[in-house]
Amino acid sequence: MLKPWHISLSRSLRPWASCTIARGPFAHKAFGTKSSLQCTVITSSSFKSARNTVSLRAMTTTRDTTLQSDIAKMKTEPDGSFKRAPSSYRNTIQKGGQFEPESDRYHLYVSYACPWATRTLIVRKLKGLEDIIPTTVVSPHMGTHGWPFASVDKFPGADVDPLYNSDHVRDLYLKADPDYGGRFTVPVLWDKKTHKIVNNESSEIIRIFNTAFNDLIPADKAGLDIYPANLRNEIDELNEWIYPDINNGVYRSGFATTQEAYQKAVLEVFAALDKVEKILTGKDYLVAERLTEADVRLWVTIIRFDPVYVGHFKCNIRTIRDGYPAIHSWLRKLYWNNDAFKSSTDFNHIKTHYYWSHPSINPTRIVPVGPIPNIKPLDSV
Ligand SMILES: N[C@@H](CCC(=O)N[C@@H](CS)C(=O)NCC(=O)O)C(=O)O
Repeated sequence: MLKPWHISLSRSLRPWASCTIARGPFAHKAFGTKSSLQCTVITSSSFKSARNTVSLRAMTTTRDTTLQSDIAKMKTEPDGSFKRAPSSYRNTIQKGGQFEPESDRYHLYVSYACPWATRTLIVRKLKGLEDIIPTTVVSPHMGTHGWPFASVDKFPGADVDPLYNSDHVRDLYLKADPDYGGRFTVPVLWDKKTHKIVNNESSEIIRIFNTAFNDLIPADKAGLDIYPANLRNEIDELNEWIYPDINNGVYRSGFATTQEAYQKAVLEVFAALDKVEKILTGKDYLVAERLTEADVRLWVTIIRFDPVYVGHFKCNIRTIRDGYPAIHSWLRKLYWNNDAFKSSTDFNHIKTHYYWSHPSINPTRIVPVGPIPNIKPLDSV
């Protein structure tokens, strides 16, 4: 008995679906690419007939799959709310472990557009790891095949993949594991020695960067600790609500597909921002009087707020610049006074990515001109 599925190549559909579609000769011909995930899949209990069906369907389903893939990517729950899938690779780097701290063994693939990837860029720079861990930046046009490298999309500031000349980030995931069934996300911390992914979860990558390479960097950089033992409880407590209510809250607002789900999410975003405003009033940092990972984790969302989330994700109850003076001051001080923040920010990548890559929200793909400027100077009110 055949059963229709909406494809997002979830774990439940692999390995046969990913194998057939990623490599099948019919899928090749149908889409003219190495891989194609956007089609309706018919499954049956028999492995063989499922394979054949998938290949044939791949040939005949719609060619303009962008909208479909966009919706499939931003999977919502039956009540219209958005849930983010968990990251797949969660290894660490440590002496005596599978992945040892070594110079030029690891490579960081990022997008300037992505807040999670930007966390890793900021901490890499704060810790002075630029020579130890080189980076590659993808194009912000996250399309049918995910994040492209400059070899297939020459966007200013995007790089080619220096290791494998991959077309897309997904090629890296499939190189590391041909049966990979998860999402093809950035950031990716890649091991050049084993050709494997060490970790693709930004909150863990920044903790790896915070300590793992301390023996290989100058003492002042090694001494910088953004997750100090005596402040961990306080940092963890903040992370616990800032992540769901703000970092991911803006996505829950933007990707909601019902009025109720949107309203719930957007009100939670602003209630949490109100709380942050109180914490930052009269202070330069969230925790104690020093920079911690709590600042880094929140900052990547706030820097995108006025340029993108207010419009694209409908988080428009207030702007940061007009509605939250303490957050606005904290945002600008970190941007203008600390190059780790400024150098990790590219507003062209940020705005182009969001407005271009989610046609279910912005079908025309027009990128708004404002706000002008994207970030105000330090001395403005
Ligand atoms: N939990 C991950 C989330 C990473 C993530 O969702 N990255 C987005 C870009 S902002 C992505 O690459 N999405 C591609 C996709 O889901 O297909 C982290 O914090 O590292």
